[in-house]
Amino acid sequence: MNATVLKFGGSSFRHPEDFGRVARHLAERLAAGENKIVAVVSAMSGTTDNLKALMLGVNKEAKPSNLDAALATGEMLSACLLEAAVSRQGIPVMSLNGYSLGIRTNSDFGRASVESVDPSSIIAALQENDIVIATGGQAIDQSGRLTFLGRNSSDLTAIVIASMLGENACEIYSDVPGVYTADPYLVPGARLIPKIAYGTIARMSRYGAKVLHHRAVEYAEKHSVTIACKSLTSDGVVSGTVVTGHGSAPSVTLARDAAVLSCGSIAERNRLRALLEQEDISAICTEDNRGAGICILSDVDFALRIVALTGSRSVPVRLRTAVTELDSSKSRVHLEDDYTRAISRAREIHERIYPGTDGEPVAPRAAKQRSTHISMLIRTDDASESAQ
Ligand SMILES: Nc1ncnc2c1ncn2[C@@H]1O[C@H](COP(=O)(O)OP(=O)(O)O)[C@@H](O)[C@H]1O
Ligand SMILES: N[C@@H](CC(=O)OP(=O)(O)O)C(=O)O
Repeated sequence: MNATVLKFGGSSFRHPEDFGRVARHLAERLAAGENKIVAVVSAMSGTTDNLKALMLGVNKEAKPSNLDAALATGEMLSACLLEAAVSRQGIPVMSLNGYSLGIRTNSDFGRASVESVDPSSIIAALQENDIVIATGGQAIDQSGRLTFLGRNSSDLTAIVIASMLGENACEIYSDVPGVYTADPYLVPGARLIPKIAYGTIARMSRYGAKVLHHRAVEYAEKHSVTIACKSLTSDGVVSGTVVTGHGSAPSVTLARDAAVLSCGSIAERNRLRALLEQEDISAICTEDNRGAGICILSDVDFALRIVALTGSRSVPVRLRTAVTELDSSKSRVHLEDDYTRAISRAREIHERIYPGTDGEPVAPRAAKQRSTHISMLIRTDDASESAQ
């Protein structure tokens, strides 16, 4: 069955009236001749963090499966609200959540991996309705328990659904129209990249460019799904970036809350690095006055749990912001304790790569202050080095 798959992230749902705005857009798409629509939704902005804090406030050692089930309720609520808004337009609609989407994962709670898909429930829902709303970032394991696919993983759900329905494209809506050479809210003059290769944005995402989730991009490449990044504004839809087979640009990324662990020895560091790599977690090696360390850039909670399970003597030292300069051949990572300072560094690097683009950010965000500033010599994945 022919269906258009769209994903609306938490940045599209900051206020209750945003559900009506998205519903009107979906109605217009049907009126313009689209056959059927699947809309994948994320939890409203800030909800997942609030749910996590709420759970950990009740039990800071809540079981991962318990936490996953709690986090899933954020997307479930968004799906209900969008279903209500669409049905108000008089359009036949129903919503499906992790229990009924037909996506099965392993039981790696906190960051489960897709193992199998069965499109029959979505197809059945589409036969009865013009619009199906799907909750992002959740599925069930082989024994039917809810699993969470990881932070920001609604993109992955959208791509998986597009692929399981045999569609070769998926639209991802966000508060930015596409992929920029740096976070446009933080770095003045960041430039929109109109076409970007899967590998390039996947790498940017692994280093903190959260506009697209790296596992979603990798799944899209494997299953030949083109990603169109867009933004729904008061003036209509703005199309920014298409993710396909080619396109590249040097970029600067920021990963806030990267976890730096001190390792007892280089051998221990290498052991942990291999373990994290095996779990598809992005990590880099660090050297400072504390000796060999490892910096975890993605899936931090999940990674720390894996490290703890090994009984490793490594301990999380502190959370830092990783500022990475990326181009086709190398990546240079700078770690900063102070977030404001990290932003300044990202701006300096961007200005050096793209001279004359300095100015005011489009929408400055409050920069959370961190303690001391520390800058170190970092060895990155591809062994390029940067002394600061
Ligand atoms: N290189 C980049 N290009 C575009 N946006 C970026 C980049 N790096 C980080 N971002 C951030 O990604 C955000 C969009 O991703 P996200 O917050 O996950 O959206 P959504 O909630 O819609 O999924 C933007 O608001 C922007 O701050
Ligand atoms: N629950 C997810 C939702 C998600 O994917 O968010 P977004 O689409 O806003 O990046 C999270 O916040 O981690």
